[in-house]
Amino acid sequence: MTLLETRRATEWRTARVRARQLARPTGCESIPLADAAGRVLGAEVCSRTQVPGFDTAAMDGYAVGGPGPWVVVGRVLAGAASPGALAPGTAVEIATGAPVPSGTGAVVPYEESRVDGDLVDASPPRKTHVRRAGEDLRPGDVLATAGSDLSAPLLGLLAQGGADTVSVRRRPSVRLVVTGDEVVQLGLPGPGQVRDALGPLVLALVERAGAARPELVAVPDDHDRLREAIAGSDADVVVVTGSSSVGRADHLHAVLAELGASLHVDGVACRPGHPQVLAERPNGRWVAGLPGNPFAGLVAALTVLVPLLDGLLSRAPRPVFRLPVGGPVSAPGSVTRLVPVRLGDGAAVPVADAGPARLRAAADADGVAVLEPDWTPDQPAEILRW
Ligand SMILES: Nc1nc2c(c(=O)[nH]1)N[C@H]1C(S)=C(S)[C@@H](COP(=O)(O)OP(=O)(O)OC[C@H]3O[C@@H](n4cnc5c(N)ncnc54)[C@H](O)[C@@H]3O)O[C@H]1N2
Ligand code: MOO
Repeated sequence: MTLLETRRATEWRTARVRARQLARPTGCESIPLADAAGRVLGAEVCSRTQVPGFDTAAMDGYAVGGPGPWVVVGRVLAGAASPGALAPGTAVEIATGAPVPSGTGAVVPYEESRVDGDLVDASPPRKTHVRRAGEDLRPGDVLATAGSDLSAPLLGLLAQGGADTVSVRRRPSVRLVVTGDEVVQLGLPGPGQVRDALGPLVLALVERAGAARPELVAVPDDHDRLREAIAGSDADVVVVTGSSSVGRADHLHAVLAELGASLHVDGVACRPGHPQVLAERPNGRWVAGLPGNPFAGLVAALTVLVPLLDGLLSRAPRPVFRLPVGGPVSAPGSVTRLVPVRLGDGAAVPVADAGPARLRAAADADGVAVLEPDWTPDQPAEILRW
């Protein structure tokens, strides 16, 4: 462990909790339900109606009144406003989703019906095949609580409950500042250069975490340019890649000090990704500093940046997911190790040859296994998926 780490490293789990807890949630906005996929609910949503809205057929066939056989007296299709009433010994042909006439004892599916002219008969029905008004939802039922992710099924449920718009958290705005004289944005790097891998990686990660599409600003290893890139942004979060360590060209700490930022996390006791920073500017906006080594940057983003965005979005805690780690991993040592893993059948299998500067293993993996200092191979490990 370097001098830098021993001086101020925060435990990995503490850093995540701190990032999430310190964030003050963004405001809420009302948007059409159709635009709300992937957003985070800002307020509880209750059903405005009962579902089903009326007693309805669950099968195509005959709605029958009293014991059979029944005389077929009509037909009711889905969308019919007033299905009428059935006298005992009568039936109507009915479609799934159509309202059943009052007096309906059951719906007999076509497959179970014997039809002879205008008479229909069947064995006594084992099920009514009628869905009763309000059996799924009642007006006022809580459909989702604030902080829920608007998943595909939840959006469908909210529509069933009559929602046209939903209150969601404003997407946090992010500026992504990619530092490095050697870092190029397009094409093949020349001598001494390297292609920017963190730009696309962080863009994907933060958008997936619910932020607005970040603005990417590339700056050289220059103190004033970095300062301007941070100070000149009013984004909720400025993410800086590179410049987080102690090299001559690493200006982030000096710039943050000049800007009067408070360092809530300055180095994390994890491998890779320890030289990471979470700072709060005097105006309440955030700076997340990620190491330039790409896999280390990814781990740091999972450590401070994603929890910070979760906090800004006031997202409900993500479910903790643990799996046994199948395969050779060495003991974690004194810091938390983040190991790329593929998720198999009930186990997480480490992907070989992960290094802080390499993305191959992470790209072949589904996420990382979190091996905390007290982890032993007989315990399941927490998994963070990309
Ligand atoms: N004396 C010490 N040196 C270093 C320490 C330390 O504790 N003491 N920590 C090492 C660790 S661990 C890491 S990680 C790096 C972090 O360095 P920085 O965040 O300051 O990043 P840079 O120095 O700018 O770059 C490191 C490395 O990554 C490449 N890089 C940078 N940006 C990108 C990008 N956008 N896409 C792809 N690759 C990128 C860069 O070319 C360097 O190779 O510090 C160690 N040193
Ligand atoms: O954070 Mo550095 O991880 O060891 O490359």
